[in-house]
Amino acid sequence: MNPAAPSPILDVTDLHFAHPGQPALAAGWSASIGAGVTLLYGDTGSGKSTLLRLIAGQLPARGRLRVAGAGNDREPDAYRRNVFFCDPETDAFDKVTAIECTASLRAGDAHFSEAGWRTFVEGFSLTPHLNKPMYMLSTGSKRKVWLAAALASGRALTLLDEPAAALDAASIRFLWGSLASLAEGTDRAIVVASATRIDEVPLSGSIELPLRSDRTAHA
Ligand SMILES: Nc1ncnc2c1ncn2[C@@H]1O[C@H](COP(=O)(O)OP(=O)(O)OP(=O)(O)O)[C@@H](O)[C@H]1O
Repeated sequence: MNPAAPSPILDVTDLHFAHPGQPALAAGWSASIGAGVTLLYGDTGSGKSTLLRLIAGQLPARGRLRVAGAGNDREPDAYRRNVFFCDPETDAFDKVTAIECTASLRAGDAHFSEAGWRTFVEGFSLTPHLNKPMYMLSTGSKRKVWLAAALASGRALTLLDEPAAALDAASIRFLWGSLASLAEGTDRAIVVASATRIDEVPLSGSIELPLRSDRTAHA
């Protein structure tokens, strides 16, 4: 064992999952994901969102997941506290303001960066929208609300599902610039699901769908 090698932030062991009546998305998939930005890449419908939901603990799966030492089976609360995920399809926040949505997303996030969040809010031009209910915001602005919380998160693992979708060009540039800065950090793993390659952000590794069943290290 190399004593200098950092331990992975996300460790997946022997994951099995299939939607009812569909071929298996994971059939004994194992992987280690370290700090920085990892691309989860696959065609439309290949299973990117499903895999993120599995890792977020929102779908029942067979297998073992660990984030920053907390296992989903033995310490589910600690595991969830270590993971940031906001499903872009959710309507759970429609009736609350952007500020209240952010408060929910950062609940239990002991190392959330208030100063960082303010920078992301400005960068995404969100300030005029902060006190509006989420249902009044455009799809892009809603995404920017959870993206600002995701980027400012202090959780060990951040999962982003097609983060550039529905964003204006200036916000996409800001997003890639922010992720490029975060990619240099050593204490956070950020997994970005995308159906297109991302050239703007230095990647620590990539996961390609369909998944292979041998163990792969992704950073
Ligand atoms: N709740 C569900 N029940 C049954 N099948 C589902 C469910 N959610 C997704 N699927 C199916 O699983 C497959 C993978 O879908 P998923 O949304 O994970 O892919 P994706 O790569 O994220 O696609 P996209 O790029 O279009 O978002 C698709 O065939 C989809 O129809």
